[in-house]
Amino acid sequence: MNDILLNKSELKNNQEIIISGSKSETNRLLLLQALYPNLKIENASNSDDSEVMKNALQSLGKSSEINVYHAGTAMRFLTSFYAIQEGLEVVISGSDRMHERPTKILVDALNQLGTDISYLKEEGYPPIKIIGKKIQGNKVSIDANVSSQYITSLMLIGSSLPNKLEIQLKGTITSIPYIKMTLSVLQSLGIKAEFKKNIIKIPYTKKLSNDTFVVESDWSSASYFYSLMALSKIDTQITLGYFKQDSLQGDAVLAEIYQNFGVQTTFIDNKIIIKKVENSSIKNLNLNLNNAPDIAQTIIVTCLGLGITCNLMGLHTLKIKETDRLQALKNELEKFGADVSISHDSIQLNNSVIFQNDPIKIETYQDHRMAMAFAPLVLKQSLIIKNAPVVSKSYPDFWNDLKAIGLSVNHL
Ligand SMILES: O=C(O)C1=C[C@@H](OP(=O)(O)O)[C@@H](O)[C@H](O)C1
Ligand SMILES: C=C(OP(=O)(O)O)C(=O)O
Repeated sequence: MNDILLNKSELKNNQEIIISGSKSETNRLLLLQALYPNLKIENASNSDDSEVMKNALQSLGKSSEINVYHAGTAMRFLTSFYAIQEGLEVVISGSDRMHERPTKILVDALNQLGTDISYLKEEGYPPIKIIGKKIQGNKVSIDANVSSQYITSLMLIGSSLPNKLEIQLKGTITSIPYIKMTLSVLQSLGIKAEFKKNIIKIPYTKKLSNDTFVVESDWSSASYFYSLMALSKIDTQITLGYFKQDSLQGDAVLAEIYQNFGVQTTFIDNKIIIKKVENSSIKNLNLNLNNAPDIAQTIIVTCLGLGITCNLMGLHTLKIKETDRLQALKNELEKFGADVSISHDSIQLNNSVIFQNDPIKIETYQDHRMAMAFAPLVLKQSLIIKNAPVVSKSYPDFWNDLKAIGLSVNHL
């Protein structure tokens, strides 16, 4: 009932899609809005993860347990926020998978600052119990190689602490563009945060000097249209709004990466036109995606569709996302006859495949990006996508938007 049959079909040319705001930017701003109520957010994300965040913040003090379901950013960002609410007692829980996603590094860092957070089931994992306190500490050091979300979480509360917060990052820093996004969001609101070498400093800031923020649309969501263009005939194009050249989102690197596949990006006003201009210029792609882990699934599926082999590296965080994405990709790509190898931080596609007439069934593992990354292969062959509503975690309109551009999307 929740599955979707995508019949092999072709895109209508010259369509336009408006993608909702970035969920990463939105969830940062929602947290900041709870600290600075005058803040106005425009073009906010309509994702489930942002709804979860909004609801959790609205029920502050009214509910003794907050369920964040699958939303990693909500889980991590709310932990710090609740921890500094004096007098609050709350449990944060999530989906079964959320209870397998580690949170110890963040909790240890917060407890160094004097917070009171404990585990209700397994040490190091949600659900956690938070007793909100006024905290005195102003220096913390944190391992930076597991998830940048822990660091963003600390950064977001920094400006509301009475002492300047100084965060020292230890080890190799992962997903750096997301830390820089947080920094830029803070700075653009007038918080004089700085990030030099491995030290982040956030000064106490009573009032924002700029209190409106326009969220750019979500580049990770745009990746699925890049993939569709890469797999289309030459001269096919689509317009996507609202995007800008000086994006805060690391996934904007898509525009550069997809040039390898013959896809050209043109920025006009606040939109992009993406166009298939030539055949792919490469037979093999080697790419380190440490800075853009969320588009790894899109890229490897594009490679499969184009018959290009690839080696994607820098992906150790994929094992602790909505599912173990490296294993999930291997399982599903092999259904097409692909030869796929994985290590703890990389995935290789070693051959090209021949597409079939019968639909291939794609399992999605409670992971929105598994569903959306495979969908563009509809240009090559029919597919059945299991548990299709999973896309609402980041992109609730995904299936409707595919229909709108001419693809055959059928609810089973
Ligand atoms: O801060 C953010 O908004 C995010 C950071 C990244 O997580 P990691 O830092 O855990 O890789 C990314 O994968 C996630 O989708 C969103
Ligand atoms: C990893 C993701 O989200 P989160 O970690 O916030 O659950 C994602 O959207 O791909």
